[in-house]
Amino acid sequence: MTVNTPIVNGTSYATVNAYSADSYAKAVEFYAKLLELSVQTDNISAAAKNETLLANAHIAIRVVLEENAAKQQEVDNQIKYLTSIAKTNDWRSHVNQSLVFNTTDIASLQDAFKQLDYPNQAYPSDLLPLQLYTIDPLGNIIGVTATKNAVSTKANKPVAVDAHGVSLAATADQTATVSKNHSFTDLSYLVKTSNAYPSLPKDTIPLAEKKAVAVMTSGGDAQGMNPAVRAIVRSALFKGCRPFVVMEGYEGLVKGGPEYIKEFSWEDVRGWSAEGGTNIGTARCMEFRERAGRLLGAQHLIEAGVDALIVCGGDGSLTGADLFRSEWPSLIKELLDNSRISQEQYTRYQHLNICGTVGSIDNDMSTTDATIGAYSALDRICTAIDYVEATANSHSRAFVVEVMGRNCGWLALLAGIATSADYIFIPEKPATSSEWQDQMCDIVAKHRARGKRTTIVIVAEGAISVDLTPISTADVHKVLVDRLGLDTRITTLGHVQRGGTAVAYDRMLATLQGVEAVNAVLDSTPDTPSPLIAINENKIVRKPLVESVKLTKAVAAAIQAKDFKKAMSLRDTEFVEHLNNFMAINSADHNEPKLATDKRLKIAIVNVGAPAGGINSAVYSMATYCMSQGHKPYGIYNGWSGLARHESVRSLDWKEMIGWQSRGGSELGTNRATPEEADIGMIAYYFQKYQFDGLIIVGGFEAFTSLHQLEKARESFPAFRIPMVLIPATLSNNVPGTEYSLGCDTSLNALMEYCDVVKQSAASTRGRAFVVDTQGGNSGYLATCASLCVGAAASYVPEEGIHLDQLQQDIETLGEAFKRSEGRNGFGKVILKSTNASKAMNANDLSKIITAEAKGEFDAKPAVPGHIQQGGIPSPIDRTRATRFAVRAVDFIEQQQAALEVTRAGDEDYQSENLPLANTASVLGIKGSHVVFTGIRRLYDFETEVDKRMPKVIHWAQTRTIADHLVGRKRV
Ligand SMILES: Nc1ncnc2c1ncn2[C@@H]1O[C@H](COP(=O)(O)OP(=O)(O)OP(=O)(O)O)[C@@H](O)[C@H]1O
Ligand SMILES: O=P(O)(O)OC[C@H]1O[C@](O)(CO)[C@@H](O)[C@@H]1O
Ligand SMILES: [Mg+2]
Repeated sequence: MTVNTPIVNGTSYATVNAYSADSYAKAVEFYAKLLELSVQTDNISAAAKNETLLANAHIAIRVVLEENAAKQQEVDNQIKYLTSIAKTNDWRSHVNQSLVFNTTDIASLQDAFKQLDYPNQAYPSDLLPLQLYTIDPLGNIIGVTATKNAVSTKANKPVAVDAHGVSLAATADQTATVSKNHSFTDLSYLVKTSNAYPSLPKDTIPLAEKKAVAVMTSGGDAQGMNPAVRAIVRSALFKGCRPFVVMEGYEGLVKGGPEYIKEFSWEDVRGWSAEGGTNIGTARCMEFRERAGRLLGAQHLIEAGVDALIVCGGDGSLTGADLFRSEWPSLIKELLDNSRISQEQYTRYQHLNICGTVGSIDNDMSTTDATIGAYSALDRICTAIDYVEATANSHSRAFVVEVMGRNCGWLALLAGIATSADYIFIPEKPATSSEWQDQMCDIVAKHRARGKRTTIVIVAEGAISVDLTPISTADVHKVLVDRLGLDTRITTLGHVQRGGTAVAYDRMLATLQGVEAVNAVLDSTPDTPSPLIAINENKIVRKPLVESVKLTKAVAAAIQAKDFKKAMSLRDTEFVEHLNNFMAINSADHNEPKLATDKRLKIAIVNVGAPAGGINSAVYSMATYCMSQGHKPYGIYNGWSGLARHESVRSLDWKEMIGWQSRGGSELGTNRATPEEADIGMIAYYFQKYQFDGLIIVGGFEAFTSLHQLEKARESFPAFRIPMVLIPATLSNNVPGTEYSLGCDTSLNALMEYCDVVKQSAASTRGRAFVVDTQGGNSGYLATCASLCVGAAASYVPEEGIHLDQLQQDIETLGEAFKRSEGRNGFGKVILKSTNASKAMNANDLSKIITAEAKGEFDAKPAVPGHIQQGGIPSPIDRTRATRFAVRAVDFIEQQQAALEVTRAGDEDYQSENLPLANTASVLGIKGSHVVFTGIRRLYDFETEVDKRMPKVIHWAQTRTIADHLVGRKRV
C-alpha cells in the first residue's frame, strides 16, 4: 500500500493494491462502506480499467488490481496472521505501514467497525476507544484515531462543518474534517514508536526463524505467577523469540487455537509484577490426565508453532509436564499417522522442549527450597495469626487455625515458627491419636503455666494421624476444650492464603526463575534432560525435572505407605532443620534440658547498629533454644554503650519475651557504638564478671566492626577468648561474609509496597515519574532488588553513581515511554535512587532535573520513604531465618568451646596467629546455596572495603542487568 503524504489542503490520497479480482471487488465495497466514499467514475483513467477511485471532498483512495497469485497468497497469510493475533497483540507493533484516519466521531465509527467481517481492535479500551483498527480485504491495517497525535491524551473536538460536512476551519494540524467528521492522517509514528523498545537487541531474526516460547500457569494459582509470566514474555522478546501464553493451564492446550494459545507482546504484561493471581488463567484439567487430552495438546502446540513450553505450576502440573515430555515421540507419531500433522511439522517438532518453574503456595516440590507463592501465602497466614493473637490475648483464648497444604506441612511449619505457635499438625510427622492429644495438652498446659495467655495451634489441611485418618480442626478444638477447658475458636484461612499481591521474595524468585527458564529452553538440545528451575538457599539452579518429580512423588508414596521416616528424609534438609528448631523452641521442657550440666553455657546476645526486621526474633529464638539446651541466655541491653556505662545485662526470661518473635524494632535496644568507642576495657570486665562462654552479636556493619575489635582484643582480654558469632542484620545487606542479612526482606517489602503505591499514583496522574529515595548506606542492594520487584524504570546506586550521560539517556527513554502510553493507564514510572548514589543530588534535585529536561512532556516528583524502610512487623522470612540463624549460632558456640578451652583457662598465652582459634570469632552467612561461618579476621583483612563499609565483591550485580532488561532500560 502506498500512502501519499503529506496532506495538502485537508485532502489526501492513497493507493492500495489488490492481487485478485475477488479481493479487488471486496476492497472497493469495504472503502465505500467504511468511509462512506463514493466511486468517482469520471476520475478513472480510461487506460486503466483495473482501477477504482473512491473519494469525497477530502479523501481519495485508489484501488488498483494487479493480478498475482503469489502475492495474493502473501496477503491471505497476512490476514490470517493478523486475525490470529487480534485478541492478544497490539497490531500497531506488528506492521510496517498502516493507513490511519483522524476523526472527531469515533463512536459511530466503532459501530461500523464492529459490523465488518474483519477483526478489529480498540485502544485504550473497547468502552472508551481513542483509536480503532481493522484489516481491509487487501491485508492492510486501517485505523482511525480520535487523538491529535501520539502524545496527545485528548480526543479532538468536533470542528464546525457546513451543510455538506465540509470543514469550515481546516487547519494545518491535520484535524480537517470530512464527511461525518472523519479526516485523514498518517500515524506511522505510532507504529514506529511502539516497536522501539529501547534496549531490545536489533530485531534481525526473520519471523519464521524465531523460536516461539510459550508459558502456562497450572494447578492452584499462586502469587508470583504474573511476575513469572512477565519475566518470561519480556525475556523471550529480549532474546529474539516470539512469546506465547497458553490460557487456562492444560485446558488451553487441550482446547487449542488462537483463543487459548496467544502470542504476547511487551505491553501485554505491563504492570504484572504487582498483580496477584494469574492473568493468563489456570485450571485443574481432567482431560490432560488422559492420553487423548495430551494428544490434542501436542497437536495444538504444533499448530501454533510453539517450540518450547515453560510450565509454572505445582507438583501435579509438573508431573503432567514430565509425562507429556516422555510421551511426546509417541504422541507426534500418532498425529502423523492420523494425518493430524504434516511430515514437515513432524520433522520440525521432534523434540518437546519443556521447562518447569514451580508455582504453588504449598512448597511441596522436592529439590527446591521455595516454590513461587509459598512465601506470599506464608505472609498472609502470619498476618492473620498476628491479628488473631491480639484478640486471643484479650480473651485468654485458644485458636485452632487451619492452613492450606494438601500433602505438605511447610506452610504450617513455617507459620508455627514465625508466630511461635504452641503446636502444629503436619502430614509428614503424624502421631497416634492418643499421642498427639497428650503431647499437645502437655505443651499447651506448660505454656499456660509459664504465663502465656494465648494458645495457637496450626493444623495443615492435610494433617493426618499415623493410620492416615485426617485430623480436623474440630478434633483439635474438642481436645482443647474437653481436656484443658480452654475457651477455643476455629479459624479457617482458606483462599485468603492465595490472595493478594506477591511478596518481594516471590516477585524476585518468579522474575529470576522466569529469566532462567527462557535461558534454559534456549540452551536445550534434544539430549539435555528437561530442567526444573529451582532455588537452593540464595542460588537459582537448574535440576533435572524427572528427578524432582520422582522425588516429590516418593514423598507422597511414603506417606501413603505410612513410612513417615522416609517421607521426612525425602523432604529437603532445610525442612527437617526447621522442624527440629520448632520442636526445640516451642515444645521443649525447660525442666529437662537436652544437655548435661557440664555442657551448659552462659551465652550473651547484643544488638548493635540500626534496627532491622528479625532482630527480636533472633533474640527470642536464641534464648528459647538456649533454654531447651540447658544454657543460660543473657541479654545485653542498649548495645556496647549500655553495657560499658550501666552494666545493662539481664538474664532473659521466657515470659518477658512472649510475642518478641513477631515484633519489629529491637526490644534489647540498639545503637551504633563499637566496643572501642564505648570502652572495651569495661566491656571485658563485665564479660569476666558474668563469665560468658559465648557471644552472639546481631547487627550490621557496626556489629561486624565490633566482632573484629573483640577478636583483636583477645590477646589483651582473656574474657573475649570465647566463641563469638555475628548474625548479620541490616537492611543495607553490606556485611561481608553473607549474601543475606536479617531485615533485608522486611525492608524490601516495606519499600516495595511504598513504590507500588507511588507507582499507582504516577500511573493515575499520567506522565509522571517518582524518584524514590532509598536507604542502604553505600550498598545498592535494596534499591536494586526493589527495582526488580516493582519494575522501576531505572535505579541509581552508590556502586555506579549517577553519570550525566546515563541520566540523559534515562530521561529520553522515559519520554519515549510516555509518548507510547498515549494516556493509557499502567504507565506510572518509578525511579529508585539510593541516598548515597550521588553527593550532588538528592531525590528532590534529581526530580527537578528530570522535570526540567523532560521539557513539559512529563514531570518527576520526589518521594522519601525514610525510616519506613526499617519495616514494622518483621516479615515471615526474617522471622524464620532469624530462628534458623540463632539456632545455628548457639550450635556454633557449643562446638567451638573445646578449641578455646586451654587458652581460656589461662594455662597458655593466646596464640593470636593461630587461625583456627581466630575462626572461633565468625560471621554466619548465606553464600550461594550454603549456610557458612567465616572467620572475622579473614573477612575483615581480605574481603572488606573498610572505608566504604562494603564487601569487596558484590554478589547481586547480575540482578541489576536483569532488572534493566525487563524494563527496556538502555545503558550508555
Ligand atoms: N499425573 C498427571 N498426568 C497428567 N496430568 C497431570 C497429572 N497430574 C496433574 N496433572 C495436570 O496438572 C493439573 C494441575 O495439577 P494439580 O491439581 O495437582 O495441581 P498442582 O500443579 O500440584 O498445583 P497445586 O497443588 O499448587 O494446586 C491437573 O489438573 C492436570 O491437568
Ligand atoms: O483452590 P482449590 O481448587 O480449592 O484447591 C485448594 C488446594 O490448592 C492448594 O492451595 C495448592 O495446591 C492447596 O493447598 C489446597 O488444598
Ligand atoms: Mg500440588
